[in-house]
Amino acid sequence: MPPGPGKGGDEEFEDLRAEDGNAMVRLFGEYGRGERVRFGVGGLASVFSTLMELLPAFLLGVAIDSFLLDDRAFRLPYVPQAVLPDEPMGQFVLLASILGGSYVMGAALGWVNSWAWNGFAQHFQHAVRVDAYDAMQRRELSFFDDRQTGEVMSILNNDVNQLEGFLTNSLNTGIGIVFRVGGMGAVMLALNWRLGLIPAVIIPALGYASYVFVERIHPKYQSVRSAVGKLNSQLENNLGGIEVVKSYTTEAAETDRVAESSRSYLDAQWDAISTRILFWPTLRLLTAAGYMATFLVGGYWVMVNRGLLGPPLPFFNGPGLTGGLLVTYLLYTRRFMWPMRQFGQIINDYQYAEAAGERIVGLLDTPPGITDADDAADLDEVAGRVEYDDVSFGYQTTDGEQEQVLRDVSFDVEPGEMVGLVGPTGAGKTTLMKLLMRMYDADDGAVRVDGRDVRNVTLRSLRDAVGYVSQEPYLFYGSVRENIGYSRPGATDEEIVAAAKAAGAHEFVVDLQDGYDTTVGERGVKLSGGQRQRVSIARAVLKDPEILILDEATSHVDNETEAVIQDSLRDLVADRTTFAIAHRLSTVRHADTILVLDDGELVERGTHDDLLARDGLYATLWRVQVGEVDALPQEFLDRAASYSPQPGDGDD
Ligand SMILES: Nc1ncnc2c1ncn2[C@@H]1O[C@H](COP(=O)(O)OP(=O)(O)OP(=O)(O)O)[C@@H](O)[C@H]1O
Repeated sequence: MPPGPGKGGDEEFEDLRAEDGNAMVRLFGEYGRGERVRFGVGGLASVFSTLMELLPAFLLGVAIDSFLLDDRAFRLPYVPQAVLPDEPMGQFVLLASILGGSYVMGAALGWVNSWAWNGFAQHFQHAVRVDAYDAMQRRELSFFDDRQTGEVMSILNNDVNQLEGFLTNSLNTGIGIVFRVGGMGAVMLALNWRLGLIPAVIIPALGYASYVFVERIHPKYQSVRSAVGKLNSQLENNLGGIEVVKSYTTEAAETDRVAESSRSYLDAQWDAISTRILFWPTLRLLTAAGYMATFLVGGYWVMVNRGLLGPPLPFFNGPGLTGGLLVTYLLYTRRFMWPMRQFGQIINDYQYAEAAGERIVGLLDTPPGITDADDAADLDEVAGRVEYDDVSFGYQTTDGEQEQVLRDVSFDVEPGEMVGLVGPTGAGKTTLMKLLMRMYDADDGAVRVDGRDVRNVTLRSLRDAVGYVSQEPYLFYGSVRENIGYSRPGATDEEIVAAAKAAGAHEFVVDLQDGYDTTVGERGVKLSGGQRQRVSIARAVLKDPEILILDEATSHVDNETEAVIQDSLRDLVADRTTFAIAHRLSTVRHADTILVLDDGELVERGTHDDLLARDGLYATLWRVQVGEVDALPQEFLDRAASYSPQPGDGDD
């Protein structure tokens, strides 16, 4: 029972947990319905293949009594005596045939069971995973802000796999246990209820021991998992930062830290192992006790029955016990141990599956925070007028507080205008643009496109109208062609090349090993920051949106390349509303309007010349950039120093 993947994470996503009802029942009702046939066939096959397993020991008992000891006449339950052969040879052949038949049937039913049951679990899981992914993808951006990618993945992977593990193995085994152990117990009680009392005691005792064991070992496995997790993240961190480790010659200290984590893992494992190795001997002892009791009581009874010990004690009256029956009992008793060993684990697996199910149901049932209003209409024929009306916004921090990022920002932009957005780092420029795409909703005030509040138009039509090139563009694993074409499925090669040319990407793309077919993104060819930006600009250009947002889109390219891109973008931005966020002020020098944002407030607005004449923040920033002043005013430096990066910084 190793600490397999997918068993952790109970404590994560507490907020996602479905509050009411039984999640497994709900998932079963919704996703199991389509799989009824597989479920039914698998379940029935499991029951009958289990019953086939009970036959051999029973037949052996019949054979011993009829052929070896001659204690009982040849009889089979539910079979009329008239149809049974009279001759011992015929009886023997019949028994052997039933025995052989039961093995063949058992194997065939086992196969049917695995086929149907695995099919059920896989299809169930597939449907749940796809729906969970879809529900997750629809969640608002802030859902992802507060979580690490790995955490989000854990629902789609671990939790869904947890369900699969439970459905494929535990549920099936559980049904098997009920019928195998229950069947054996019932047969024993029916054949001789007095001797049947022993399994009636020993089966619950084994089940209880198994449950107690799992309850004890469970927290120990959790500790092992968390120790593995810590060790892994430490190794990952160290390997990722190997350059830093080497350059600061901290190898010895890092080895010590890894040794410490490894030691914690060893201790946690040893603790779990110490408990685990007690389990099996305990079950063996309990089973042996049942076996011994059956042997002693049954043996005594058989001897009385055969007249070897005189009259029976008071309890041992009733029909006598034959040697063959005793053998059947003894064989059954030994077989309790294996299935009952799994009993506690199944209960435990159910608890895990239920917890995983609750998170999945929570995810499926929570409506996205940002979604179309009931009466949302499409934004048609977009002209590109943008209006911010007293907009305030703050991010929700993980501890539930709100951090104010934008305060009462108001401005209008006419269709086709080029707007430069400048200001110190952390001033809120990216955030301001994210409100335009409705990645977040303003807390106060309104953002309007063509006079319509973005909250009253459909998300799809709004985002279709906006092209966004982010600071750190993301390239998917795939070819350059696919990455550019992502914004417009079905775009022709000519259109893709034209977009790449406009973005200044064509020249370097054709120089790549396979040109537009070169694989990029994670595990692909590594492009430089500037090259990624240009592919990303090409992607936005291809989309041909009415409103274009360039968020530091050329920050990673050199001045010459930027000039080339600017030149080729000139036509592009001419007939659409464009917002260009830039630290390098020369980028936005020729903008129709420059908005200067400082600490969440719009402090200046005008053309480059207006703002220089005004001699405010913009003029100061400009002079620093052209080298006219050596240092920024002290007040500005103090504020920059006090700016502390927040989670989410840099990933916009
Ligand atoms: N997803 C987020 N969750 C919480 N806080 C955020 C998030 N994104 C940004 N912030 C915070 O909001 C503030 C404004 O960030 P924003 O990225 O809008 O600034 P910016 O002006 O674009 O900065 P830069 O020029 O460095 O890109 C910063 O204090 C930042 O830490």
